Amino acid sequence: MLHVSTRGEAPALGFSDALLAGLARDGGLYLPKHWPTLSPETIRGFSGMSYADVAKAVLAPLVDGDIPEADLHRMIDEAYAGFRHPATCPLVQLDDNLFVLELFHGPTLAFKDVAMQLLGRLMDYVLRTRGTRATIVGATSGDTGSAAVEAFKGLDQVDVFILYPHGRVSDVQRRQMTTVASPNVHALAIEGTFDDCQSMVKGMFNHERFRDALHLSGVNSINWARIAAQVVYYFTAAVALGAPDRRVSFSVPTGNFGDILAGWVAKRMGLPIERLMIATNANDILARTLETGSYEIKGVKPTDSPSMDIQISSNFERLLFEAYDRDAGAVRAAMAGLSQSKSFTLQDQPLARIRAEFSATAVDEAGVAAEMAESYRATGYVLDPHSAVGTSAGRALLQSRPETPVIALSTAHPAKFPEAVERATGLRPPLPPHMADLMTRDETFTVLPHDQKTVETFIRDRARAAAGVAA
Ligand SMILES: Cc1ncc(COP(=O)(O)O)c(C=O)c1O
Ligand SMILES: N[C@@H](CCOP(=O)(O)O)C(=O)O
Repeated sequence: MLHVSTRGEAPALGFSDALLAGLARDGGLYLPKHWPTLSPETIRGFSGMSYADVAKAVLAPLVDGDIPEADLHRMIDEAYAGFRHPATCPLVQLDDNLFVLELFHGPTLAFKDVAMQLLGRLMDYVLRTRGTRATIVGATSGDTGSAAVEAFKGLDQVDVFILYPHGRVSDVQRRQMTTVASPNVHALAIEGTFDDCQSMVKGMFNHERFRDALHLSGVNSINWARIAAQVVYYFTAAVALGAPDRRVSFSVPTGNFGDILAGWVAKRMGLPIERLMIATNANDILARTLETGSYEIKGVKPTDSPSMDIQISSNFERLLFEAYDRDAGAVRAAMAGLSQSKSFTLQDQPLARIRAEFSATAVDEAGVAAEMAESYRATGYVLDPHSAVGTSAGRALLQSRPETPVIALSTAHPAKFPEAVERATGLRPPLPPHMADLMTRDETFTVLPHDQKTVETFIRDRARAAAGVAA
């Protein structure tokens, strides 16, 4: 299976090449050339299967033989063996027809582990097979970075540079990135926002000489393999509630649009999903876009769900590509508008296509706190602020469609955001035992300005030193 760029001007690549490429060379994002489908019988058969076995079945047509089956299966088994819950991603009932899909039982307590534990193994495997090294760059609002550090620490084939917004991630998130004493891991605190970090990472990929010299690779959800791995839990959750013989909807706390895009892919692969709810915090660009048809960047507001304090929602580009019937020219025009005037307007037909499958709700800070408080009061269930955005928007969806079960994705463990949880519920969630000493470990990080050249120079010097090349 080849993968094509949303901007139509980069070479089509197989799975392993797309995995290493990260961003396409034309600045676009890779997607499979065709969507494989799973039959209702196959989906029905997932009932009672382990998470890892469902992952093997869902990922097989996406990887499409590009990695030998036995190796892929081994890596999938290893990736999920380390999760702290026997179901890997368990489903919990919160209310009548409202369910929570817990995605935070991996090593760093956020949903990013589900994809990153596999991605780390896949990248290491492909690099070893080819006998090459890579420099991984990633932008994080807190969770991708910690999951990547955990997945890639100590690997010989890669140096990892994680850019995070200085002072805008939680203490737990920062410490997960800065206390891993591994020489191949570098935490860079950038004086700017997550969007600044993300645009610098994309700038590095678009800087051909830098990209080629360092064998740059990416771990953000611009990397198609990240999305592919996230498709799996939509299947396991929906099947647990009776799919394919019963339709379900999903409410997904959304920032960079990767997680919810994975839900859309599951639907394209044959999972009967009724609605996909884009649940945003006060950074409501996607909710405004669905309402008005105009994608307009405004300033980022810091919230209690900092991982979703995002305006430039990378994976929306993949949805645009599909909504425009894979017209790469239309995507290029929209993205040019975005970089020139910080906005673009969707045409009527693509907008109608998006509205036919997606709903959107923005939950403000008071709404998030009220949702955490009420959920705890009524059921004893402790939500983190990101997950509360999802359940709150899920309740809104249930009001209009009470008969269809809603699965809200719980994307982080409450202990990652103890202050916000304590303010709302009075309860301070403790870190799990494997992280009990996190707050007393020594930290190592470098503060750098929001300046492309300075950051590239830092990364180049460190990566060359690590590879034993004179700087
Ligand atoms: C805890 C948490 N929830 C939700 C999101 C939003 O996910 P996505 O960026 O895939 O939309 C993120 C990161 O973006 C996150 O870290
Ligand atoms: N919330 C994310 C932001 C980056 O998203 P990604 O899914 O594109 O890696 C984070 O925690 O870093």
